[in-house]
Amino acid sequence: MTKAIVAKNVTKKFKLYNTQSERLKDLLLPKSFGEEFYALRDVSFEAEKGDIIGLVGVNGSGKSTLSNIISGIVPETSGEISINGETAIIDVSAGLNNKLTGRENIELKCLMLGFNRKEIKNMEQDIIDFAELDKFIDQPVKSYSKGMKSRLGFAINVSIDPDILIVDEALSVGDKAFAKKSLEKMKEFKERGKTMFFVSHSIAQMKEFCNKIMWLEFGEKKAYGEMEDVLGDYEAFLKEYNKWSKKKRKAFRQKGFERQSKVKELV
Ligand SMILES: Nc1ncnc2c1ncn2[C@@H]1O[C@H](COP(=O)(O)OP(=O)(O)OP(=O)(O)O)[C@@H](O)[C@H]1O
Repeated sequence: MTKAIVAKNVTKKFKLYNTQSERLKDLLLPKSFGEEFYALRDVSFEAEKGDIIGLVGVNGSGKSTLSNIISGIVPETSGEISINGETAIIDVSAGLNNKLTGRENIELKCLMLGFNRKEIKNMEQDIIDFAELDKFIDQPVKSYSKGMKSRLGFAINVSIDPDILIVDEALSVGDKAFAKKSLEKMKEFKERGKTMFFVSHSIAQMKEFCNKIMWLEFGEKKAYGEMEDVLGDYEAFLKEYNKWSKKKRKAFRQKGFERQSKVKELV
């Protein structure tokens, strides 16, 4: 089996500041200010080429942070991740320049990936048609709705035909017809043996697509394995979690926050 990704102890720390002045002092003074916070901690896993991996976990568990590290948008603080191939992330908020028009964004992204002008011209109309943006393509992206941004992001990223595709919640903001079309495109990627990471709160979509699931909790890998096994456990957890009182859920989040704020090694 060919490894698409090997991740060893991938960790991402952020600093949390109580005030703006604390943030400034941390930037300007030699003494350290603020509190360290682990968005991801010691996450290790291997993905084979052709794996479709669903990332699950309640809000704030680290799914987007891991996606962004795999795609190279943010660097890991420590640990190692080796990626075999080109990655593209489809995220509603990441990767598009708001000041540029849709068309300029297409050109910029393709140029950055090494396509020449002629190749870009050939891809451009397909991207515009897939995104269904018509005349809006020459308007600045800042005037687009969330759904329009997501459609453009999706269309660009699938057109560049990456080896590893990361779809982060992109399907949840578009309309039903676009989500259907996008799912078809993802199926085509799957059939062609591409590796995919899929972040979605839809268990049904996870079941349809993924062969493996990674369950993250408070930035740590709670489980990783065959879809049926891990998703079954996660569904059982969610069923309980959704029954909890507000107070119990708050206590759960607080416990997680304390764990993620611990700088010393966990015992
Ligand atoms: N730039 C940042 N600075 C500080 N903390 C951050 C930053 N980005 C993410 N975090 C924190 O890291 C944790 C993980 O966030 P992340 O967005 O990866 O979670 P998620 O599982 O994708 O959540 P959701 O399901 O809500 O999208 C959260 O507690 C979040 O507040």
